Amino acid sequence: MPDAQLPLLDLHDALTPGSPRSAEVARQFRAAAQDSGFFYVRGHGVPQALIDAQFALAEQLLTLPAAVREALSIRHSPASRGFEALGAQTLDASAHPDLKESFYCGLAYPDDHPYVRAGYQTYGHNQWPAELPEAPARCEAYQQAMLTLAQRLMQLMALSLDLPEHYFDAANGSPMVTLRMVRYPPHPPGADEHTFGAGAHTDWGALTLLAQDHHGGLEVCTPRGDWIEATPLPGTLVVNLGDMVPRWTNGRYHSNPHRVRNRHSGGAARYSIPFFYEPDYLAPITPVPGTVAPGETPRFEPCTAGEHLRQMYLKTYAPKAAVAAHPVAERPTVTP
Ligand SMILES: O=C(O)CCC(=O)C(=O)O
Ligand SMILES: [Fe+2]
Repeated sequence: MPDAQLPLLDLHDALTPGSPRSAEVARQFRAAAQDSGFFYVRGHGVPQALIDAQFALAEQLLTLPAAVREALSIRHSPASRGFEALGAQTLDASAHPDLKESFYCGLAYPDDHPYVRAGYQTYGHNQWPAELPEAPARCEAYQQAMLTLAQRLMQLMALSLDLPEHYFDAANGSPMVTLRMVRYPPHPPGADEHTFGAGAHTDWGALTLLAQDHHGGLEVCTPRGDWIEATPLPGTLVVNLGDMVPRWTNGRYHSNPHRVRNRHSGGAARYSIPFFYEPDYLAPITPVPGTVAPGETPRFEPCTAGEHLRQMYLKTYAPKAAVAAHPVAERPTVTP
């Protein structure tokens, strides 16, 4: 295995409540969360065949004819689902537009689900290309498998904070979930230092579970300010904490910037599949017990998960930070 600089958590014997290695894994979770907020997981329970099939689908989707992708652009979707073109997003406002293309989808909540009826962000409809009839069921299966893992990681996070294992379960009623499939063309030779596949950004939600192909290119900023490569390790996923987690832990756990440059692929495209997990729209995000010392003022206002997202969206309207700084599915569903 190549050298890895980020911690590696083996979830073997820690995948179910009460399982024997849970406390040990929770300790490793805490150490990683208090540092860069990034770590690998292996023994994660998501079958490799499911991940491989999802990469095959990602390639099929993102190499459909341009006219098909344009017809299903996220610009035509109130829920920002569908295709996003090369250069359409600039994750780092001080850099060039991102050299990546994406396809976005989410969980298939029924039309009569109260959140769909209420028009809450992230609970809208998917857009699917007729050319790939298997895509909806495949993506739903992949998301359900990742959701199971995300829920377990939330339980391990609870243990890591010395909370009951099921502390965050209540926040998981109708979770906000976004699946993104990304294709990065090779990094242009001679590109300047402001050129990225994905510019530096933090994720906004709770947990991101990232499957990446074998090319590498994801870089993570440590609390010391240096950038380290999240080298692909076979059989692992990369997990990172989003901005909701510092809010939940009064800053004890970190969500750190990361970026992508497809520089090591020998001219091939790089594919990655981030799965963004966020709790129920109405879940309260308040500092968990033990994270605010007596007499200390909490660093963040209490809010719901939906409000947290709205505040993040508003940032994109702020004059300087018209940053479009986050995954598009986390941007306002109404484009300014
Ligand atoms: O492609 C990757 O490795 C990371 C993608 C990412 O950071 C994102 O979509 O938020
Ligand atoms: Fe990200």
